[in-house]
Amino acid sequence: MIQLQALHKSYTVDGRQVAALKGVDLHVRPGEVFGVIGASGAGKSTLLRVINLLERPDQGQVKVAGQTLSALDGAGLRAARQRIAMIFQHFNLLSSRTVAQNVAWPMRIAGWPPARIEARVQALLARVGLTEHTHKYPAQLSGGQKQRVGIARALALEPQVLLCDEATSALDPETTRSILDLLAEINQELKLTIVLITHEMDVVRRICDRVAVLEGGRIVEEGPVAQVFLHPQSPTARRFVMAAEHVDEGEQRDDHAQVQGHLWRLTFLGERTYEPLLGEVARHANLDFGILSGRIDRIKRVPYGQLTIAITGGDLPAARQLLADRGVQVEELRA
Ligand SMILES: Nc1ncnc2c1ncn2[C@@H]1O[C@H](COP(=O)(O)OP(=O)(O)OP(=O)(O)O)[C@@H](O)[C@H]1O
Repeated sequence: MIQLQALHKSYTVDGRQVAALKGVDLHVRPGEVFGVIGASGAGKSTLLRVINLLERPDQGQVKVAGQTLSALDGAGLRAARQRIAMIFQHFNLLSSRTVAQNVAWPMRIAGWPPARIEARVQALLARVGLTEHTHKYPAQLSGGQKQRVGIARALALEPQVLLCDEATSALDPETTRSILDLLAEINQELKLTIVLITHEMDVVRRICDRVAVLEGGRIVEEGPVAQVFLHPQSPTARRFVMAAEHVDEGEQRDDHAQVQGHLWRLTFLGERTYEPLLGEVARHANLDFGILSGRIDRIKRVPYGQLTIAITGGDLPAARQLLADRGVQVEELRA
């Protein structure tokens, strides 16, 4: 659905060139939710805005739904942009227009007849749960409600791609969850391809299928969310995961230094997460273990668990074999 090839983009600041993207390649598949995570200044907004050519790349190619946008100008680009909608961190609503008028806006610009606009506005507001707020102004809405207006407006022209620019960063955790759930439902119902940028791994974990980690204008890691979240390879990805898990790497190292034995990290994925396996392993391999840290949660809809355990005594190869037979991944943190 989206193919970015060898993208470079620099800005001129005080006569100096600042490189924001330094050769980015990215493929987003139809119907997937793709996350781009990175720290402030990594180039996320630039990357997102290059997809609909709000920023024109200095070099490289942007293809959306088979069409090379970077080769278009004027009317061609305007037509192509109708298939790529966007929602924003600060919602970007027209404050002097009602909820209904905000949602109607892209359809008015596109020249739709009023009756068709009205029917579509009603359907969209019902879909995002805002029917009773139809005639309010943005200032009378909560942040979550404003973002729902932004989503309804973005869906107006039936786009193929939705770009989300830190769409939940201004919202509290509960509202964030409800907006992410709404985006996930829309992705499923409409088979809409979603690209979202964020600096929070929890956002990625909740709704993305795949993720790219951006640092200094380059993609340093990319893959399915389960892979990047459970086994981050780059220091940057590891930092984001640790921040999401509220783990301090230094404190964790100190804690581990206090305990005896072998340190293993076990990763469970899918329904196996809930199986009472550890007692069985302890009996089977005649070992003792203590749990040092752990978490059971979900990546999108799939349950996962990750436990760090300290093992003393017993038959380690037998324990490893039984865990492997049950589909549990074992990483040895300390032999
Ligand atoms: N319009 C602009 N003019 C000049 N420099 C810019 C402009 N937009 C971005 N930059 C610079 O490009 C680099 C990447 O910025 P970008 O906004 O894409 O990063 P980001 O990852 O989205 O950051 P944040 O999370 O803080 O929004 C930064 O060094 C930034 O200062």
